[in-house]
Amino acid sequence: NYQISEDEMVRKLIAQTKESSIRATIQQLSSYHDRYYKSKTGVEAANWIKGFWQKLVGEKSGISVKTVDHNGWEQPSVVMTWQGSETPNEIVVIGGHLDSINGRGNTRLKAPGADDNASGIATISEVIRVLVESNFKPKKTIKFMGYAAEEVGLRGSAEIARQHKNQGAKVVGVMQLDMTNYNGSQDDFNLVSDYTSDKQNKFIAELAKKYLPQLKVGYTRCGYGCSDHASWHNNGFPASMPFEAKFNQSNRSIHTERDTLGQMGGNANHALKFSKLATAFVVEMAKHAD
Ligand SMILES: N[C@H](Cc1ccc(I)cc1)C(=O)NO
Ligand SMILES: [Zn+2]
Ligand SMILES: [Zn+2]
Repeated sequence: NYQISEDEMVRKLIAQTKESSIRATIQQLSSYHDRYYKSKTGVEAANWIKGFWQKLVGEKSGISVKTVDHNGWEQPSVVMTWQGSETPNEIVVIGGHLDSINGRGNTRLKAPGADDNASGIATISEVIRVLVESNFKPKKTIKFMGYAAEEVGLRGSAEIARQHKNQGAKVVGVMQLDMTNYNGSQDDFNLVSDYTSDKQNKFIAELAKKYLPQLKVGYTRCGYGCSDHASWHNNGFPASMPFEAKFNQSNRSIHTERDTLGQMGGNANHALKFSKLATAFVVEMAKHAD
């Protein structure tokens, strides 16, 4: 059952999130020719994320950052594991995909993927930064994930979610962040209602109401497994995806060379809201051990 109990810690951490650091990460990740799952730069980008998360973690104990290799293509996924202090077998997952694509995989053209999905990785990275720079100590284990090969059939997250199912892992909740920076609709957060958990969506809406009362929550549908949350949902785990806009008002530049930060106003103001919501989610799901 979903309890809200970490008021003080959540408010402190939400206040620490910064638009400038999210923007810097989007700039960095969208500077590669592409992050295609089969290209050299696609592997380079994944390794850059690993190094970046490692740098954020520093010497903090109980945290590991690893690449996860996949069968059949080079680009690894990246997983940061923060051991819980009380119930380490219970796992909270927050993830997004790190690959990009132009069209159906045309590597002659650039695939900067600033919104799809550098924005999601930058949002997750900002959650990591504020958490590790504070005295936060999770009771449950938290796994931050950058999935490979989402654009070619959710392949990285399918492997990882299936592994967790086969190992009987107790994943208590998953938040997916894919496209957080194109402000296309009236509502700030658009919770995807299919291939997700209604109960967890309700909890996330409650978190937004309590901690971000000036922001608006709405719902939208994909009609198919439109991002990595579907991999977790299909393996029986509660998943949610707060999305940038309504389906028909989302960023139309994705999967083209025009998916750049400039196309989104040159700032990360919209993604900043998602970093606050994601921080509240992770802290309220994993709880803080005083
Ligand atoms: N299809 C998804 C983008 C996408 C996701 C959700 C919604 I609603 C609309 C569009 C994609 O390309 N993910 O990488
Ligand atoms: Zn995406
Ligand atoms: Zn995409």
